Amino acid sequence: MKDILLGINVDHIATLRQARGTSYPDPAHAASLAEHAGADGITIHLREDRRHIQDRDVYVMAKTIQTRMNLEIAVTDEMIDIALDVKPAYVCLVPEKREELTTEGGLDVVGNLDKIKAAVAKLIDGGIKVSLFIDADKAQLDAAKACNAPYVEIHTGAYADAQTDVEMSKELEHIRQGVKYAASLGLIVNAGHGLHYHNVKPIAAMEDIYELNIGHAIVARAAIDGLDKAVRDMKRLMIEARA
Ligand SMILES: CC(=O)[C@@H](O)[C@H](O)COP(=O)(O)O
Ligand SMILES: NCC(=O)COP(=O)(O)O
Repeated sequence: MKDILLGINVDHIATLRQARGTSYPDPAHAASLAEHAGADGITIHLREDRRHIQDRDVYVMAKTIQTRMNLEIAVTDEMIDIALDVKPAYVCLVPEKREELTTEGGLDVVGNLDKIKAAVAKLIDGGIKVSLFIDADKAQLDAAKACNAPYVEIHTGAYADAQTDVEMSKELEHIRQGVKYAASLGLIVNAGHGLHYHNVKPIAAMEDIYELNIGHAIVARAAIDGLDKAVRDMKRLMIEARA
């Protein structure tokens, strides 16, 4: 079986920085550590409201990322211009609502076919590989194909949010059928959103998935795993100050 790739989303390193307006922690630093640990790519979402990743991060990481940048953006002229200027390896077009806590559902490609097709064409002309972040629905997958997007990223949020085993199995089957259908259309299939250490395996087992993009759960685990050393380092400094 072919290896599955892991793209690390470092948005929430930036969330922590933005919470205090400090210069740390730097998502570019986190991206470099993630690459050192084996990440196959780095995902960042430049939201229109700039709640986490900033323009500066995109430009810095365009220079420092050694694997490949997957830049998630809304389908707006401003974002497409930034992408064409930065020229990341990949752009993933995502839906965006200012008031949402996180991305809710996939892009409505069916309802915005002309707009998305034009955006895909512009980005491809700019030498960028384009992916569409969509739900595992046949109609959306057909529309993604009609837009000439070579990649899709299947939104796994409903699976991740499922409250019961029955609901989870239903969402998993929906994703499984969608992934198969996307592959049958010749699309390269990524997946992500809300994946964590307890729900990733059934998704990672799907042979037609090329790459998973995971962020929040990995950043959360890193914070917990790193806490012991962080406390010891601070205490040592304080004790040294009185030595
Ligand atoms: C578009 C998407 O899949 C999201 O996972 C996003 O990249 C994460 O960013 P937020 O946490 O700001 O929703
Ligand atoms: N596109 C999904 C992504 O980049 C990571 O989402 P999450 O793991 O932070 O929910």
